Amino acid sequence: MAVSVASVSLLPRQIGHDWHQSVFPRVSSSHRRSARCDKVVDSLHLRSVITSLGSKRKRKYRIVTEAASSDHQGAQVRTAEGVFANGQALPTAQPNEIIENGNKAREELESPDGYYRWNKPQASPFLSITVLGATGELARNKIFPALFALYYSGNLYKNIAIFGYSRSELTDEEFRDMLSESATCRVDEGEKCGEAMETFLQSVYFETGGYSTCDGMTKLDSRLKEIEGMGEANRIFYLSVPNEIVPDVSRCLSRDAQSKSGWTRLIVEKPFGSDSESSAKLADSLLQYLDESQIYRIDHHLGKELIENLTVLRFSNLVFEPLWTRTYIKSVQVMLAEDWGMEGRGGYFDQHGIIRDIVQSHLMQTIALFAMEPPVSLDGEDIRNEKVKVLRSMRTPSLEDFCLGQYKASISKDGKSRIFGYLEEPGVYPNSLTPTFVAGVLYIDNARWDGVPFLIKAGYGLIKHKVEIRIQFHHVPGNLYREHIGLNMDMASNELIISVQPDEAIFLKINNKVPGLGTQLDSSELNLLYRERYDCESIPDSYERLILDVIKGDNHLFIRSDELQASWDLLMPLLKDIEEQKVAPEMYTFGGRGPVGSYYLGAKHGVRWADE
Ligand SMILES: NC(=O)C1=CN([C@@H]2O[C@H](COP(=O)(O)OP(=O)(O)OC[C@H]3O[C@@H](n4cnc5c(N)ncnc54)[C@H](OP(=O)(O)O)[C@@H]3O)[C@@H](O)[C@H]2O)C=CC1
Ligand SMILES: O=C1O[C@H](COP(=O)(O)O)[C@@H](O)[C@H](O)[C@H]1O
Repeated sequence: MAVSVASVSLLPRQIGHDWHQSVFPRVSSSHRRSARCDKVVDSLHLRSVITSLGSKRKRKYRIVTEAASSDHQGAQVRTAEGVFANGQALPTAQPNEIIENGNKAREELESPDGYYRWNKPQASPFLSITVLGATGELARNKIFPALFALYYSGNLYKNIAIFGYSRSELTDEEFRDMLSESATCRVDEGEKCGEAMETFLQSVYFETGGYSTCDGMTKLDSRLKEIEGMGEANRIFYLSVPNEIVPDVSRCLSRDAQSKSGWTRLIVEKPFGSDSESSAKLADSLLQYLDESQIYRIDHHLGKELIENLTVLRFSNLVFEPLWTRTYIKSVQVMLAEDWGMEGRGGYFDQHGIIRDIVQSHLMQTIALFAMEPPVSLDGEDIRNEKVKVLRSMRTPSLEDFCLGQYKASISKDGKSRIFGYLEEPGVYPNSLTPTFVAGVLYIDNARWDGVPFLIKAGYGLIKHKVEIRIQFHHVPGNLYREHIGLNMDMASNELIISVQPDEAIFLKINNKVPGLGTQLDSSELNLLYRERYDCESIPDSYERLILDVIKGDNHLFIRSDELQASWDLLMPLLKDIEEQKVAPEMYTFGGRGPVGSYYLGAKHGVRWADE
């Protein structure tokens, strides 16, 4: 039941914890539970509820009919058009209308017949996404904007609820206001986007609760049930909280907040432990309560457009897959360079260092995807079966094949200001040996890659932000044109460059004849620069892609526990050597190209760094 009225005066008996102002007292949870069972539904009467929507930004009221037990009768709702008593519908009533500033705004679609939602199974399933640690930087800047972008592009279910959960005391409204500040329109800044934001925020709620006891999860569960109705209800929980509280949270979640009428999936953020032991402990604590198929360990790097495209490029182009072996490939470089420093993350970073922060997951996963054998299918398990084989085939890296660096202070380009060195960053131990840069060589000891160096480079405070995979091919054997190439045959070998960031692109470096009468060769590029070829606004943020994959149940870009273990096991001897031997990192200037040692390392393995 709903009414179309110019103004509403309401005699509320109670304001529920969900901020529904109920004319009749709230339905108790036992009523709710019984309302899910067809047999007792008939004994429930109606209650009228006015939900205030997005009240700070625009006043809207939704008047819907809900159920109440027969002992809650007698209150009245007065409207300009009459009085409702005991939940009796007026003849003018329309189902689930929204009344906005006195005018009918739009029809609500969920209950077209005007029935109370819990009385009927829903035609389409419900999806709730709860972000734990909702007040954190990651949630505000990445996760919620990605959820809004998915909503905007029509990729979320029709029936959704987005929940924020954390220890902070916030009302739904305060939380909506907080999100409206950070969720922006990626594609379309226009009015349509503003409207979409308003409707999105109507599906956003907040629940305050702790992480170490399960009370919060029980409360969350009952709020979710209230909103979900009685049909199929699927739940995603995004754990955007510090690592150490993940075991407690997953225990409570799995016990008290898993869906009883659909699937439940958990997204877990990195870091996944800080060594083999802590990672295995974390994995065990998750697997004690949940099935591996429910766990989505997210590495946002894998959600980047060009990383996802790696497998497409290789497996759907005849020209590449046959070349993807030691016979043709001389070396592979995988690089992730940041041009910024700690920016407030010094305390966290100093405990981890660049190998744990970037190499263990981002770079190892990229190499695994790049180097795997063709999987049986695109199914997540088939892909992960192949990735783990690569990780397990890698040779234990030795310290001599690695160069560590730490950025020192420098002067800004305009000469006017001084840029802090790593040791001056807040939260960093004064004599810290933690590396902010690493370059190293890895080998995959299998038939396809035997002897091919995989050079990795990762660092902060470098000259530019760059994420790239560069494949250098061997020289052309017996090249007829060698006399036209000059002395450096390396400069003339083919390269395939996959530029992941900042400019998405694929380049193939080839030798070409300079037009004219002579035979002069030129090293040119066939290029697929995304911003020229595609509408770059259509490139989604990696969190968007990955959250959508979770909704679809596609786990091929998420890390399975055996991959994680293999990757930690591989790196542990190196980390142990670095820490036990107290290896001093080579200092490099902030804003430069990193330590000189990395160039010697490249030369030692016959590889020319791309940025030379
Ligand atoms: N920020 C980033 O770019 C990235 C972050 N990550 C990972 O994602 C997770 C979230 O990141 P971020 O948002 O930056 O993290 P925060 O440190 O900001 O923590 C997120 C929220 O968790 C709650 N929280 C913080 N510390 C504790 C604690 N000791 N005990 C209980 N609750 C706590 C806080 O909410 P409240 O106090 O309201 O409960 C906080 O808002 C982390 O695991 C991080 O390592 C991974 C990749 C990138
Ligand atoms: O997980 C992390 O990744 C980022 C790199 O991500 P990008 O999207 O900026 O390429 C890195 O800067 C951050 O320190 C690290 O924790």
